[in-house]
Amino acid sequence: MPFRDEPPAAPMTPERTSVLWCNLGSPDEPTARAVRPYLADFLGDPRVVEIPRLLWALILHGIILRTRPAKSAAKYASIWTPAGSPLKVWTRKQAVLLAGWLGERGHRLTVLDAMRYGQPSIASRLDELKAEGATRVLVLQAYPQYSATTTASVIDAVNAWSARVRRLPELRFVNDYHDDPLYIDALAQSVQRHWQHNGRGDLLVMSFHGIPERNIRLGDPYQAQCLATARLLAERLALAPAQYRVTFQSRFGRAKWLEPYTEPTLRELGAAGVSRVDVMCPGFPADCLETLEEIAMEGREAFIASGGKEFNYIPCLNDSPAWITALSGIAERHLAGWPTRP
Ligand SMILES: C=CC1=C(C)c2cc3[nH]c(cc4nc(cc5[nH]c(cc1n2)c(C)c5CCC(=O)O)C(CCC(=O)O)=C4C)c(C)c3C=C
Ligand SMILES: [Fe+2]
Ligand SMILES: [Fe+2]
Repeated sequence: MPFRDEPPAAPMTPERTSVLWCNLGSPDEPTARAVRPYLADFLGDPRVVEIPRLLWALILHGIILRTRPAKSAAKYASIWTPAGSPLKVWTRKQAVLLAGWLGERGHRLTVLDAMRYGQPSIASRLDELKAEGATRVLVLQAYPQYSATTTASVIDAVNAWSARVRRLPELRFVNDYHDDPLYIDALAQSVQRHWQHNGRGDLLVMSFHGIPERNIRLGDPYQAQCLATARLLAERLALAPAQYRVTFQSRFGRAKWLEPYTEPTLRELGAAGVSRVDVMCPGFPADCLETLEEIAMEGREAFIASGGKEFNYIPCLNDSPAWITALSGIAERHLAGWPTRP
């Protein structure tokens, strides 16, 4: 494929640094018609489902994309806001706040949100940055824990864009920040604020998105990073091991995923006489379908139906000042040492 033509550059273009704040993405609308191409793109990504391609294409197009879009669309409809998908709304707001925060700290740079699946795509946002003269791009992701299924897939998308571009900006990637004290502190503050306003449950459940267990055996560090985040947060909140649980949600298909699974754990806790649980999703910096529908709605139902009395969902970090401070600290650290031209 030929590289795209570009106007000749002045030899000494001034440096312009940008941050690309990437998240997973959502369909354009909560309808089966819009969810289908979104799921086709997402589940067709070889980073996400590691099954021989031909076999997977048959299953995906022959079975999954015939039934799942309507079911997913109904779930999306239950959390959709007048401004659109919560994930996209929060991610955009985080980008705007991050730009403002970094601006106050003397960094003049553009921050754009970008989605791995759906719009605004990573390629379209990189085109925008390039059009405005970006010479350096820091790629930061809304995945505190590294997984090949998410983090590496974003890097693939940036590399696919790079493969078409003649004059590339310098690129930097942040692989994870699962143990960053600023991130842990932002999580701890959000739990403490919740406890101040709502009182404290018998148990804190920390639910992370799952991945197939096989991926861990093949070298994905995701599980270890989730457990490290949970341990650091528990330490910061002075929780004894019996006062919290780490679980994994959103299992897809029949293969074994990381355990313990969130929903069965909530059922067991309710049935075992635990009266009140507080549930948070530390691996999701922005509320989305997986937190608002699967945890705050379905998880609540499961806990109460099995005998639990009170279910408290602790919202994701979203636009909390501690999180935006953390994010700008993480960005600043990775921007540091990018020398300006003498
Ligand atoms: C094989 C399938 C999937 C893997 C592996 C997977 C990993 C993974 N996902 C997230 C974060 C999010 N996932 C979201 C939605 C979602 N995830 C899957 C499947 C896998 N995820 C599907 C099919 C969907 C779409 C909804 C559905 O049909 O069930 C979301 C929310 C998107 C939104 O619009 O709100 C997020 C965020 C992580 C962090 C992760 C691995 C670590
Ligand atoms: Fe997912
Ligand atoms: Fe889900």
